[in-house]
Amino acid sequence: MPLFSKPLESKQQLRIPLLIAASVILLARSRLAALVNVSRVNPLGPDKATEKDLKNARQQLYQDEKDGSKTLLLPFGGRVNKIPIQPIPDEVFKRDAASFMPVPKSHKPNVDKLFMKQLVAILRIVFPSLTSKEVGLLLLHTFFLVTRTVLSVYVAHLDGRLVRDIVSADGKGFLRGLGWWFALAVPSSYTNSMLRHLQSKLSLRLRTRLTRYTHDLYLSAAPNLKYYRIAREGGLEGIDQYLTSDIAAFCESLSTLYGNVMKPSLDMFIFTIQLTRKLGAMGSVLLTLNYMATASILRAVTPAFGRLAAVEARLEGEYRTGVGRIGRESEEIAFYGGGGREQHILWNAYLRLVKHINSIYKIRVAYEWTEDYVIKYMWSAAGYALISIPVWIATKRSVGIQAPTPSDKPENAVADRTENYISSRRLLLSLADAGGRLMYAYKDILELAGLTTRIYTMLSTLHHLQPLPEFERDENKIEFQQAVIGIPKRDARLGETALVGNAEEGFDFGDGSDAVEGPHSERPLVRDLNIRVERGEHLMISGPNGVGKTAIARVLAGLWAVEEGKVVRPDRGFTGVFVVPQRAYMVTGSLLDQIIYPHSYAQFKKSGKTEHDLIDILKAVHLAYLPSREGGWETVKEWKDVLSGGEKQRMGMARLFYHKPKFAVLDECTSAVSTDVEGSMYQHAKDLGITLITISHRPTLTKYHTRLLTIVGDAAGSWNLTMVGTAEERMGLDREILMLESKLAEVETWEKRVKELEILLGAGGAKSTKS
Ligand SMILES: Nc1ncnc2c1ncn2[C@@H]1O[C@H](COP(=O)(O)OP(=O)(O)OP(=O)(O)O)[C@@H](O)[C@H]1O
Repeated sequence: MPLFSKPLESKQQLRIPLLIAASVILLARSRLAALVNVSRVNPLGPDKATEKDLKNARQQLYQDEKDGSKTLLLPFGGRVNKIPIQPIPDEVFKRDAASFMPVPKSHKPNVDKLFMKQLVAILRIVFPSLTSKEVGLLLLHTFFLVTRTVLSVYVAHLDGRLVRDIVSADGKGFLRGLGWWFALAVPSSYTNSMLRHLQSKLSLRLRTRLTRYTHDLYLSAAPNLKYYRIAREGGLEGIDQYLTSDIAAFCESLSTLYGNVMKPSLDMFIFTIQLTRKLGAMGSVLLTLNYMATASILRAVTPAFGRLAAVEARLEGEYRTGVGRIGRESEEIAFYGGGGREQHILWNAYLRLVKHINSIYKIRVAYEWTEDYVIKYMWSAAGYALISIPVWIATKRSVGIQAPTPSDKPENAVADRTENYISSRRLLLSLADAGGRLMYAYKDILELAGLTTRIYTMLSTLHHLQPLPEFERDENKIEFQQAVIGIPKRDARLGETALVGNAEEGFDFGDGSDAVEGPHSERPLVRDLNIRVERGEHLMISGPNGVGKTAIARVLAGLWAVEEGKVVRPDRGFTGVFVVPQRAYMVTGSLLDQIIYPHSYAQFKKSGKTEHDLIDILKAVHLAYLPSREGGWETVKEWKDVLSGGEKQRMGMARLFYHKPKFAVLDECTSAVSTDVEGSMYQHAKDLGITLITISHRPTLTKYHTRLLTIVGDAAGSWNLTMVGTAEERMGLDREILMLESKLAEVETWEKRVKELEILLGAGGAKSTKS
């Protein structure tokens, strides 16, 4: 029965105004909300923050809440936006770890069971509950997808109706149809823009979820310290690429894919129903055959887009890491004049990426050619054949189409047939379009499989990187008992899949056996270390380069575990063991932030310390001139570049004096500071009651310590411990005794000589008198 014919019109007429009314409400919802909220709006204007509030928010960054959550203060658009951040509970991570079992090294990203498992595991993170905002957005998105398909069906029917009115020269009907056309255009265009908007919004929300989850895992405190261990022990290189581009690309791909699969699937379902009504049983069978033929042709020619996408992301990461390294080390490179060399290295990474992308393009040409041929031309031809079936059949039987409207005039019959042809054709074109998009979506699914593998690999590595073993705590001493210290080994189960090569040269899926396994290093750096440092004793560690002095500091800081034996130490942190490394790290932020790091401004305020105290600290490290030179405490600069090497190291010592821990591990942290300032800083640290464990080659520092630990650097990992004060004193006394004895031994000689001289003088005097 042709649509918009008299009996249907009343139903249609009821439905369409309802649809339009719903659209108008949707369109005007923000205005309506404003009307409702009018009583709540500040009559003096928008609630803008004062300059002081903004400054405070910039300094403070976040507020600690009583329930353990944090409120981020985000100055934006003249207001201070307060964003509550609930920490992800440990139970959630523990529960999720089981869903993120390490990927087998030989895994090839593809649309298979493993892909579904990986995707579901990630989906549980981005859609944490059925009541989450993300699910709400998805439902709204689905609503608009359905609306668009329903509207398309109406448009197809209206299209047919308009042509029918033209063919039958029904002016009134034509004008009425045109009126509906414009009315339908309002919700249709609104739906389209809402779809795009919701898709982008969903993608951003998914990204935020995934980023927060990953950050919470990645920047985990001791004993996890995954940000420090993920590359070396977890075997995951270029984490920045995973955290930034890969997460963004995955979320974009996921949200786009939902629309790209849902919409054409829905279209195909609804259009197929509509069409089969017109085409009858035979038409439906032919339509199904057409779908099956297309699917099998395209499946046969589809390349491994998943693997291609995964390799592309990895190569992109390598290039990105190269660019980042040059930015970070620009000064050193410039000193060496290494620009040319770096350019070659960077160019090499870029060319590998481009070569791979180019080969993807080449592979795509053949695929897209087949796809276009099948979808555009095969489907259209099939479509024409299908539409014409009822016409041929009807021509033989009577004038009209599948369900001919009883018409008293032959021109009405022609008009009916035209209407049906036009709406069927439009439906069929939409169907072909939907089919095409669904096939394209298959390629997108394959690409999503590649990105899913990358995100899954990152998350499984983060989840399964074992926490460092617990150590025994004692707030007043540091002790090594039979400790064996060696370089931590990589966990061979974790890290990237062994996917190397590129699209042109082919992929090589190693079994990951090249990864070093086992908890122990072949040759420990230090073996059977036994030492105990009580508060007030000061230990100096020395030895040749590369023997493992910093390795001891890493163990003390809880960055490395000992291979054997036991370590007793206070809690790591501001009050227990505080490590000052050789390369002073400068944090993004103000001058004040540099001193109080890793404290936040809020913690600084809470500590009761004042800017006056900070000036005293700066005086102790001979940097009191900095606040006035740099324009005050709040000045934000790239401190890494602004401060000299020595200034940065002194800033590191300023941090130590700010936090005043019980124990300080000073790892060559004053190597660029002049000896006089260095000495006064060491003395100041001791005066503050800080116990020093110093790694240094400078003999001038020995006098600030009571014992000296020397790492020999032999294959056996030997070491020896001597008392500094006593040895020196003994040496000094020995020297004095030797000196005095040697002087006493000379006394006889001197007395003899004096006598000789007197005799000589006496004899000479007589001679001269005589003459
Ligand atoms: N992440 C790592 N991977 C591989 N080897 C490492 C790693 N970290 C340290 N090493 C090796 O461990 C050894 C000891 O390093 P460590 O930094 O402790 O030396 P060091 O005694 O402090 O030397 P220096 O006086 O030059 O600072 C070195 O041979 C170094 O190459």
